[in-house]
Amino acid sequence: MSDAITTDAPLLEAKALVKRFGGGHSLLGGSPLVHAVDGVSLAIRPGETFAVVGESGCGKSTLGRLLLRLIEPTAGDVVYRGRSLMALSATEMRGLRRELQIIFQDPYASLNPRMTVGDIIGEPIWLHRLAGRAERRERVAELLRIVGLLPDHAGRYPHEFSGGQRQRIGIARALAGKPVLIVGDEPVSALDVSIQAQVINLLEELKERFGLTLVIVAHDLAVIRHMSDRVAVMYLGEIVEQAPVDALFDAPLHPYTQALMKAIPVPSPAGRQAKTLLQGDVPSPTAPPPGCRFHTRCPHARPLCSEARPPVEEAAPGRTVACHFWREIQDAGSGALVAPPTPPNLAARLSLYRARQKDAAAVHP
Ligand SMILES: Nc1ncnc2c1ncn2[C@@H]1O[C@H](COP(=O)(O)OP(=O)(O)OP(=O)(O)O)[C@@H](O)[C@H]1O
Repeated sequence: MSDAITTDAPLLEAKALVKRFGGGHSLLGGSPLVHAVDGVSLAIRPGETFAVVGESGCGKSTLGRLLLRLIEPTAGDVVYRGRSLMALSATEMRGLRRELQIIFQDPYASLNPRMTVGDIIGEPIWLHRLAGRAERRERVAELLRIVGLLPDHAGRYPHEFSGGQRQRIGIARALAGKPVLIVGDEPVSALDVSIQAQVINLLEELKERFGLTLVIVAHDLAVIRHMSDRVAVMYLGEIVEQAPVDALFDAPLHPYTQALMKAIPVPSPAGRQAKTLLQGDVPSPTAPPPGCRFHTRCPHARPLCSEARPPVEEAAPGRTVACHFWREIQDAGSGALVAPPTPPNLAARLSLYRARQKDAAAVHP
């Protein structure tokens, strides 16, 4: 569906992106300045699934929106196929919109309840003048089939569908403009676990079928591990580590990534889920700690950590880490203390639900 991309040059790059919210003043007082994203740089390659992971409030969704220029950055740039999105006029940006799509966490909130499913899916086709009325109807029917729904559903309204089906409608809408890149902002976290597997399956199939590039914003490490090729770990608006998915899960380098991995529930011999939680709360993004933002919760923190922001270092080809003492931590063997994560057996669930996927078309009346 998307144009074939054969080059290894990045498809989309974030360059020192910064986004701050608030900080304004009024007669009733001011709103505190929120440091949502602070100096994020990354490069997404064509055809890959790139994941952004971190705890709630770390800036993942804001970063996802910045990457598509759905919101304007305070500073920094986003480069798509070698062109700065920030330098584009509103008209040029509108032309690019169909290539850069987003799927939201809450499919119910993101679908207009007063529009039929056919109009919701057909709107991008109409907006981008991709087809006339009759052809648009055919295209909507085809998209409904592609996402596992029925052409007849075009005349129904979002409330007539289950959560998983509504997410399929959101995906069909994202596909309607023949996108190149789709950002999935927690695309399955609002769904039941069984339905999550179906939607993940669908996204993976569509990615292969249409040569899409995916950016998945999520907090669920099992989903991340299953779906992604490379992962960026965010903490309080900054990326602390970037790595290919297997390398990250086999040997996390940053103390925060190590702590996140430890927080994955692992089956214990007693059959209960053992879980090590990160100590303390995430500091407020209105007053991020100086130096390394993780130092207030880091078991390895030393005086330098509260004084100087750690540089982003290349730990291995394609692997970066931002921690003053990451080498010492590995040498001291504390990396080895991190139990290899055993994510819930998503793969088994996926194959089970793959077999049942045909049933997904049996839509609730
Ligand atoms: N429009 C906004 N105005 C003010 N603050 C905002 C706005 N959008 C996000 N924020 C704040 O920016 C910070 C990062 O939010 P963001 O939603 O990007 O985090 P997140 O990692 O996606 O979290 P979650 O998974 O809970 O959505 C939070 O403190 C949030 O309250």
